[in-house]
Amino acid sequence: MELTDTFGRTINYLRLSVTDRCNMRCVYCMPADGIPLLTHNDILSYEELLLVAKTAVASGIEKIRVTGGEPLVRKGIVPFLTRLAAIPGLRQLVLTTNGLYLAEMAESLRQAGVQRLNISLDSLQPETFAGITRGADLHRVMAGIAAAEQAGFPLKINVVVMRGVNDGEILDFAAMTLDRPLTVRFIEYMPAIRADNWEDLIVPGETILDRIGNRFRFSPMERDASAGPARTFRIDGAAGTIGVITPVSGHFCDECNRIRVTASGRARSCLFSDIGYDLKPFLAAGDESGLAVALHDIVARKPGRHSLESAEQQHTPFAMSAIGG
Ligand SMILES: Nc1nc2c(ncn2[C@@H]2O[C@H](COP(=O)(O)OP(=O)(O)OP(=O)(O)O)[C@@H](O)[C@H]2O)c(=O)[nH]1
Ligand SMILES: C[S@@+](CC[C@H](N)C(=O)[O-])C[C@H]1O[C@@H](n2cnc3c(N)ncnc32)[C@H](O)[C@@H]1O
Ligand code: SF4
Ligand code: SF4
Repeated sequence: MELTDTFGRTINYLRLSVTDRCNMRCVYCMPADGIPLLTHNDILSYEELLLVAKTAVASGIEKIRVTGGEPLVRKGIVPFLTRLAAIPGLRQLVLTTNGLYLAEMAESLRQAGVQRLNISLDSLQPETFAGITRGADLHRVMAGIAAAEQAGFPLKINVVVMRGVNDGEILDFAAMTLDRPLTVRFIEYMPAIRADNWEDLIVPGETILDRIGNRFRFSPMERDASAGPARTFRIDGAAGTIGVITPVSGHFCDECNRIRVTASGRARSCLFSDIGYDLKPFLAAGDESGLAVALHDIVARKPGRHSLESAEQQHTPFAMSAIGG
């Protein structure tokens, strides 16, 4: 079975958020005083999340990315991932994490059947890192990355670039790929919470590439299925690759292949659209066919693209941690 939207895009990727809680408070993701958190009753149980995943796979989803909040803070996540990985027809199980718990958990995630990890890391300087994350310890994340490499995971490092905050480190991040087979992806800051100065914070993908080009020679990689929303390049002779994700300056909506389900059981058609569908009534009734209809409906109502540039059609500000990025 295949899920196709009204713009002819095949939807085969589900971003499944398992919690809205997090052990960091990144400045670009949530307000300083955090967000109102879901109660235990509001959050989908693992059984419910599995039912969503099974129904989605039966409807045409081939790749599930587990996200959050921070997915590794939820108790029982490893046995849940083991069950998720066993869903017949699921081709890829991948996870996005801030890396704080990876030193302890990387090996068991590998055993559970997670195939790839994307790790968020916005600075290589302990003080800047603590500033961006509002207090997290860079050394723990670096130890987590080392453990994930040791466990044999293919890794992508996600760097949200912010002018005047961490854009001075672009070359240091690019240099990480010289002798390590990982991918570093530079992401344009997205105005999810609509901070007052959001436009000033954005460093366009082209500027990022220009700065790297002033120091290194690099060439584009052929696009492959694992590139996701990134354009990827390799610095001459490097072991790894670099990428840019440009949701704001050069949106990739034409190739969008994804839907989202939040930890509270809301299916979302697009990161920047308020169109959603509450899946909880179907989950409470164990109604698989109703759930399948709801997923088809959310695909059918998927907008062609975001309207971040439009002054009239502004999204309701949201914390990325409540959706999963
Ligand atoms: N605007 C927009 N941004 C997205 C979308 N999907 C992911 N992102 C952003 O891209 C960055 C990287 O997201 P990841 O969680 O690593 O997922 P991914 O890029 O799909 O991962 P791959 O499967 O490895 O390509 C984050 O900042 C996300 O918020 C999307 O559909 N639209
Ligand atoms: C919401 S987090 C959830 C997973 C995990 N806690 C983490 O940080 O990797 C998923 C992704 O969204 C990205 N993200 C959050 N807010 C963003 C923003 N305003 N602009 C760009 N990316 C953002 C993060 O950098 C991360 O890569
Ligand atoms: S980006 Fe990830 S690690 Fe940072 S606050 Fe948001 S959910 Fe937490
Ligand atoms: S902004 Fe919406 S349509 Fe565009 S890539 Fe993201 S989820 Fe897809």
